[in-house]
Formats: sequence, structure tokens, C-alpha cells
Amino acid sequence: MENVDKKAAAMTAMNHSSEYILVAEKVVKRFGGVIAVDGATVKVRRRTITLLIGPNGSGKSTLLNVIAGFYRPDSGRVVFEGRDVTGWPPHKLYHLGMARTFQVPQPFHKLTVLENVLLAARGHPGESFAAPLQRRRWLPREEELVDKAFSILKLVGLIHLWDQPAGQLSGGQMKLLEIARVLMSGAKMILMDEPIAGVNPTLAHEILQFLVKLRDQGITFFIIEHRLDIAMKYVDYVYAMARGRVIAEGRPEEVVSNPLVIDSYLGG
Ligand SMILES: Nc1ncnc2c1ncn2[C@@H]1O[C@H](COP(=O)(O)OP(=O)(O)OP(=O)(O)O)[C@@H](O)[C@H]1O
Repeated sequence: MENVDKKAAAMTAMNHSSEYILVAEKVVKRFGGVIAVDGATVKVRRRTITLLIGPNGSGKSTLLNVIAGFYRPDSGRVVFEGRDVTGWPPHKLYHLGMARTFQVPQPFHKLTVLENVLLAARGHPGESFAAPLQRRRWLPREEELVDKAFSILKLVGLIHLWDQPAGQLSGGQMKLLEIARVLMSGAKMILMDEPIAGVNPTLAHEILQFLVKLRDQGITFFIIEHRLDIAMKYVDYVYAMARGRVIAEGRPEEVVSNPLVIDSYLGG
């Protein structure tokens, strides 16, 4: 009987960890006397675009930074892919498949769009000084990477620009290149701080449509965005923060119409 209970508990735990790619639990982060995050819990379901909203100073960026390993929380924990990764540095999380867009090195302006995507591949041949000596061994892998880079460029709609220098791209196209490079790194979950800030509405819709397409292919997104009017219809789930705490969560339309959330934006 006891074994049956243990098995049931294990099954529940497994289902739990497979439903959520990320769980940040009761996170607290202080800066001196300021409590930036005050016991916030967020759970991100696999293959969703989950949005974090809240007025200025409500703790969104700090929470994202704790999740991405830039800050160690004062208490609470972060579980990614069923593993406790609290306090892990960003590069270790990156290798586990969690990436923040700005983490990928800035594109090289003189290199082509394709070359920039190729350079983002994890363990690409050029990373090794001994690579020229091993040329014969890495050629097949190189071909595979080029195929992958082309399919990613197709997905983000930059395929027609593959041989253009990255420096000639517009601001919005640069954002798409950033997404392409994160995908090339093999990320399973992508954290983004305001992916559509500063781009025109048409391109903002296009970027969000790409995120939806990528979500449907299995990538999970956890994003902060202020332009709710545009972002709302593309996201699956929303967390709202105020004064370091999560004050509401649910479907986008429920959260934006929640009086607590409206009050928090009005300074209530
Ligand atoms: N490095 C820091 N040192 C001291 N205080 C900080 C630091 N980072 C954030 N804070 C404070 O923590 C609180 C939460 O800030 P945070 O940037 O996380 O909010 P936010 O919701 O992302 O705001 P915004 O939408 O304006 O980016 C604020 O009071 C802020 O002043």
C-alpha cells in the first residue's frame, strides 16, 4: 500500500514538473532597505507565452533577473525543468536551455545575417582553436548547422536577408535576428524584457506572431511587456505584479479587467 502511495506521489511530481517548465516560488529579493520582490510565485507552463505585467517599480525586472540567474534571491527558489537552479549563474542556465535575449552577444555588424546566426550555435566549430586541424571532422556538422540556421531564418522571416551585413538591418529586424540567435543556441525557454519596445505597431504584431509560431513549435516564452494593447491577444497567461507581489494571474482578459490590477496602475 505504502509503495502504491509513493508511486502516486512520484507520478504527481512528474506530471507537475512536466506541466511547468519553470516554477519560481516565494521569491524575495531586497536591495538594502528596498524589497523589490516580496514573496512572488510564478509558474510557467510549457509551450506558452506567459506575460508579466505591472506598473513601474513593481519588481518585474528584478524577478526576471532572479529567474535568469543575474541575482541570487534572499529566499525562495527557482525550479527549471524539474531541477532546483536557485542561484545558478546565467551561463549554466543557458546550457540547460534557459536564455535571455540580450544574453546572446551583440551581432557583428560586418558579418552577414547567416554568419551571425551560425556564431550563436552552441559549440560551433569556430569556438575551438584546434578547429582548422579538425576541418575534415567538422564539415558534416557545419553543413547541419547551416541547414538549421536557414530554417530558423525562414521561421523568423529574415531568409531573404541571409547574405546582408547585419549592420544594414532595421531596428525591428535586429530584434528578429536576436530571436533567431537565441533559437540557434538551442534555448527551450526564452526570457524577454520588452520584446516590442520601440518598434512600430506593424512590426510589433509581426514579432509577436513569430513568438506564437515558435511557441507552437515547442518554445516557451516568459516576457515583460508594457504595450499591453498589442501584446494581449498573443499571450496565453498573465501574471500581474504590484509592490513586489503577484496580485493577479490568469487569462489576459481576466487579468486586465481585474480591479486590483487597474488600481495598481492608477497608483492605488
Ligand atoms: N539594483 C538595484 N538597486 C537598488 N534598488 C533596485 C535595484 N533594482 C531595482 N531596484 C528597486 O526595486 C524596485 C523594483 O524594481 P524593478 O526594476 O524590478 O521594477 P519593474 O517592475 O521592472 O519596473 P520598470 O517597469 O520600471 O522596469 C524598485 O523600487 C527599484 O527602484
